[in-house]
Amino acid sequence: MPKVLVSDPIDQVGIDILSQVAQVDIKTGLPPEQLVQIIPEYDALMIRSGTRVTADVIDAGKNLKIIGRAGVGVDNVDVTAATRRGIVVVNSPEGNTIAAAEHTLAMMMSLSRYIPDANQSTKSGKWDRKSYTGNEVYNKTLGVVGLGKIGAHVATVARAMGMKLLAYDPFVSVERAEQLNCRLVELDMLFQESDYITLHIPKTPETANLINAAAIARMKPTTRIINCARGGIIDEAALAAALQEGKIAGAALDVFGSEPLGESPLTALGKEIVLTPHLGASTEEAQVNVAVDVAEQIRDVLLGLPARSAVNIPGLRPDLLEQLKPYLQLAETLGNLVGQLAGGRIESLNIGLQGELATNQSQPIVIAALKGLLSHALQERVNYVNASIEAKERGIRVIETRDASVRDYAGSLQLTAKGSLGEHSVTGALLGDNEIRITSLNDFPINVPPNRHMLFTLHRDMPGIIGSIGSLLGGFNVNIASMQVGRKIVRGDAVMVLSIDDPLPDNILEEVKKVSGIRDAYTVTL
Ligand SMILES: NC(=O)c1ccc[n+]([C@@H]2O[C@H](COP(=O)([O-])OP(=O)(O)OC[C@H]3O[C@@H](n4cnc5c(N)ncnc54)[C@H](O)[C@@H]3O)[C@@H](O)[C@H]2O)c1
Ligand SMILES: O=C(O)[C@H](O)COP(=O)(O)O
Repeated sequence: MPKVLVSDPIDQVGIDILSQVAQVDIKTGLPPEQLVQIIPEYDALMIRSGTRVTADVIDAGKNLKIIGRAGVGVDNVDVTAATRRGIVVVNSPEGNTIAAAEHTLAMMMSLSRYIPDANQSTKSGKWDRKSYTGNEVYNKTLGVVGLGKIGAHVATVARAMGMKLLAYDPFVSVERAEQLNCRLVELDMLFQESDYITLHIPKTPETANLINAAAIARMKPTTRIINCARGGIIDEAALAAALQEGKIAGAALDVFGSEPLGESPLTALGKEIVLTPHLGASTEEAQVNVAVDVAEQIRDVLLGLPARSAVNIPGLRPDLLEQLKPYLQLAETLGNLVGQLAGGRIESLNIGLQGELATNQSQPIVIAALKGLLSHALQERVNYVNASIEAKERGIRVIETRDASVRDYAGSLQLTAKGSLGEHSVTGALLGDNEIRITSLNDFPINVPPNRHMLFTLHRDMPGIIGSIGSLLGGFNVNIASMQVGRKIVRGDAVMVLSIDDPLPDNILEEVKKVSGIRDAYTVTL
């Protein structure tokens, strides 16, 4: 039974799903060195933001197949290292959207009405009404930085509260912004005009310290900033100084450059700052959503099925994935076949997408073909996650061509590989029941299903050659399951495809090549 390590607090519903297919060990709060020590025994790791999955952890995780992040941000995972090792990284892109958006709105209101400090004061026995006169958000301008899933929900609710909306997001269309009643503006204008600024962007090299002393200097003294996105987007020292000097009116932060927060100039400030310990996703509802979402993906991957929200393989809608699955199998089989025909040291792979395949998203097909191409050399070390990197590192040139007019089958795929044994080409298609057929070899028409062991010959079309090969193999006790010949013209060049029950030893292959009329012969194991 596979083993899953759960190293952050995850809702029980997720543990129950994992337990259907795996032994689940829950060990939270592990020091990094202990995680490195125990990770080799696990097939999967399930985390939230508390566990740092460094390159050291990934290198030590010899059996790791999947890292599941029960939440959105994967900035605590070295995704590049995982990809290189062929480990799929999945998350739950939408499971905690509402929770994070509602926390943002709660932070905005808390800040405006000084609720945390007023609560503290009242609990201490005081009745201080004078110190906590706040502001209304009605008719104020909210600047939304990042109009993705959370930013959009914040904007929708803020609009219902009567706020005017500005947004900055270079990847969002004007139409989408208008749909959300937001005016798309440049960052500088958003800083200058907003009464409230809320951040909903990932932390990237471009967004690190986006809110720094220079940015704050452009804001109004009445501006309040809310960050429920990621620590490090705000320069915390500059923010603390600005609040102390009254350059802006307030800030509410749920996330920090370093977590747990520990010593910080922010904690010494008064009612103008509201701090929470990364609680954006901490609702019962969100925790059930993300636990189910990610546990199901870990379960599926451990069962050999694809994950629906992998961050390091091209995303595909589940319905599209279902539709493409037989073609992925076709691409992998043809890749494996043409890779062996072309020999080692593949220089290039030409992927010809024909018929309905020419109009589909091609990236998964390309990856499947590369996985097949490299599988003979790399065996189980190559998978959908690392096939592209492995091909790139081997200098394999990938060329994609499309021809929707080829209509012999609904969709067909032609792979042409150039390697140490020359250039070879195979075409394949799916029959009605999704059965794979190899429909041409080096442009010679054939119609054979793939078989575990196969022998291909290139020969001259002449009487007696089929009999010679048959008796030669019979003499060596090689059992032929099926045989087919393909030719373009009578007595010209031809190909022969034999499905055989056992692998053909090299010495017999050499005998095949010596048969009169045979130009070349190849064996493959699929
Ligand atoms: N506090 C929490 O507990 C909590 C919970 C969930 C998500 N988050 C964080 O909230 C953030 C937003 O999450 P989401 O689900 O809305 O993500 P999302 O991917 O749906 O939206 C992010 C948006 O940011 C935009 N963006 C990217 N780079 C930008 C840049 N340089 N300038 C402006 N816009 C940029 C993108 O175009 C996108 O629209 C993430 O950082 C996520 O990790 C925090
Ligand atoms: O990216 C996220 O999903 C949030 O930051 C939530 O993090 P958490 O799962 O550690 O609460």
